[in-house]
Amino acid sequence: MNATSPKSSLVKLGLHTNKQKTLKVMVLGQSGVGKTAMVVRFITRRFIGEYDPNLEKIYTCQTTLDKEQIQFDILDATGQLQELDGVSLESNIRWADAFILMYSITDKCSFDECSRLKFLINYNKRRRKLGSASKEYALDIPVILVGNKTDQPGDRMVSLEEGQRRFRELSCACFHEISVRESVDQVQNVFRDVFRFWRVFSKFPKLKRSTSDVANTDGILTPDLGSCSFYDASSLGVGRHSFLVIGSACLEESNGDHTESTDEIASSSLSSSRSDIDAPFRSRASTDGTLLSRPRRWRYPPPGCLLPHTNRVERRMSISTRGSNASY
Ligand SMILES: Nc1nc2c(ncn2[C@@H]2O[C@H](COP(=O)(O)OP(=O)(O)OP(=O)(O)O)[C@@H](O)[C@H]2O)c(=O)[nH]1
Repeated sequence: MNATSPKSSLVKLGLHTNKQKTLKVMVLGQSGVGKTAMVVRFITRRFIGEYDPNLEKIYTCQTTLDKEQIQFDILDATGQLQELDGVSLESNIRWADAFILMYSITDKCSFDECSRLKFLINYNKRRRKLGSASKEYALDIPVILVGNKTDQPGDRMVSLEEGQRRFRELSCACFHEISVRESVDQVQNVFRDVFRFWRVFSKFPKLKRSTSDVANTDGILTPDLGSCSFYDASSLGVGRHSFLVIGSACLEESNGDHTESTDEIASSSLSSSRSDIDAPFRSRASTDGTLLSRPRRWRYPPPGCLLPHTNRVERRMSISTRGSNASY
């Protein structure tokens, strides 16, 4: 690498590293929504119908996204344990760098369960907000909301609009509706977004928030991705391109040309008030879809340019984490 190259400058600034990164992703959701099917689909590209619901595993795979080598450590948290074992669930949450929160569009209970799980993520990952007088907490961890089983429209119990609304209420980074059964591309788009949001969140942790509230935010449909993917963006003009909106950065992919815009784009976040935080957190976790939230405006500088991600994924190992997660 040339000493004066842009890359070397980024290395000096700590924004670029030659080391392969490891991204620890936790997949959360009620039992039966398709978590294992999605992870296995991502790693092997195949849809495998039935799995042991009691197995909790970490899958590891290496791939290249946006020209970066990345290793995914994916914890497929079994939905049954989530119901039974709150302690290991919470220590698993503390282990992860990013989350996929999954429900089935054919199961309203699984949809409502996402609110409770998001609450637990917030509780276990919250950090005191920089510069605040200890009253406010920030969540700088990407959470991607995913509605699965769109191949069953006749059984749909959660509409696209409800999913979109919930993604805003829960202040998730983005929202996808997918069918693991029908489309490997949709699954890969989910993991690609996990990576992109994580990269931005971890590179610019101090730049994420200002205090002004969010105006009305409209999700942006990204038709080129093949799935319904919404990104929180209030001030972005969109055409029929593939858009990725991360905080205030908008990267446009069009015919292989990658351009960046730094237009301000509103997003929202969830932060609990002090009195909420003082209450026992389990009593604050609800499954009725309501969470106390205060919308915020986030800011990001633009991340690196986008390239179509590669499909090359490799399953290297699979180990059970049950019972040993306190050592993460
Ligand atoms: N129709 C349809 N079925 C799916 C889809 N994804 C998964 N399934 C089915 O849903 C069932 C549950 O899938 P799993 O991957 O085991 O669900 P899980 O969320 O991992 O469940 P737990 O391991 O119990 O937490 C299986 O019968 C899958 O074949 C999908 O996209 N469409």
